[in-house]
Amino acid sequence: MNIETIRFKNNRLLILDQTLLPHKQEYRTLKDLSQVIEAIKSLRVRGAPAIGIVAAYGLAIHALNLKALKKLDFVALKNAAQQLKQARPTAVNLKWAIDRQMAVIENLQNDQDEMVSALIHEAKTIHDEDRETCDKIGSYGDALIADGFNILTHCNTGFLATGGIGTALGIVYKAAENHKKVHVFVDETRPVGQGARLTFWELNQAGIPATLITDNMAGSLMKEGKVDIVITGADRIAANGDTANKIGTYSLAVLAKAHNIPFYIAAPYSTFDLNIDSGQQIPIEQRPKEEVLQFWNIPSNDSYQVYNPAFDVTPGDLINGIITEFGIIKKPFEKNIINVPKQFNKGDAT
Ligand SMILES: CSC[C@@H](O)[C@@H](O)C(=O)COP(=O)(O)O
Repeated sequence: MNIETIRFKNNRLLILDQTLLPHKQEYRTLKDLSQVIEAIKSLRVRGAPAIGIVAAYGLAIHALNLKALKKLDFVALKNAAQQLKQARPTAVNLKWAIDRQMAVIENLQNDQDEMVSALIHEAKTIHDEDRETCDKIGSYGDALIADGFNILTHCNTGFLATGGIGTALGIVYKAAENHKKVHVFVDETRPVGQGARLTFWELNQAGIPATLITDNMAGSLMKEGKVDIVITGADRIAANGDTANKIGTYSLAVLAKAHNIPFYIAAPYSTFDLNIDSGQQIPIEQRPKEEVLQFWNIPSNDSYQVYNPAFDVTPGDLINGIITEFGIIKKPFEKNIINVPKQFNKGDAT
């Protein structure tokens, strides 16, 4: 199976519109900066690595458009970069990808052709690297999966959320590829149902046994001994291992701890934010109240109060390990995260 979430061909950027899934598979062309920002904000494209990749291509599309108008220069791109970074505040991959883009054009003296080709090249590199990163995360994570395991996951971390097979879901795909019989409990993931609409769809497409549950069923499944491991993705990981991910992840980690079930995070190193010491400094996106109301067809009203944070923060204490493209980071996270690439390149840290 290979679901193409992001496509860049002949200078055209297309995304699979995830707001329409699983009912319709429709690609949408993103023609300019405002369409790219709208697609990220409205969750047409979502998942930390995927929004980084689309933002990187988005800056390249903006440069192409400015060049056609003979208005391309570094300052104009810096403004666009700022707008892209603000599209969603929590996933640090967005900032990381845009910073990479700005770094490659910094010394190009406003040469328009060179700027455009450098931005296109770097966006493609970020996209290709993510494909490889997902494969590596999948392989390292596969070591944690025994034949016959029941895996519980939250949100969507597969093809739709990345440039490759995914992170937490990538591990499931690798285990299945390695002939392990796995079964996945898929949390619905309210309010917009990335689990029900996206993960359940992906797993069914791939022919991997999956059972959809509502978010409040996880505890009872764990109590009945039906969950062997919980693996989720991440949107930002602080230097101490505190991890922001889709709202509901923290509850799963607490439940897993109470039932003595291993709880793992799977994420690329681009999701780590080493500039922050703890999860308290992670900005949490607040989403519109209509997302919660619409599920019940309740018309929105100015006086209605709705709490709708898109993410929560799971303390590092509750996490058994973080599966990255360099290997599985173990505790103490404060000591191990900062040294990851160095440590793992020497091959002495898993
Ligand atoms: C590999 S994707 C990791 C995370 O981005 C994912 O778990 C998640 O929380 C996505 O939230 P979303 O609001 O759908 O962008």
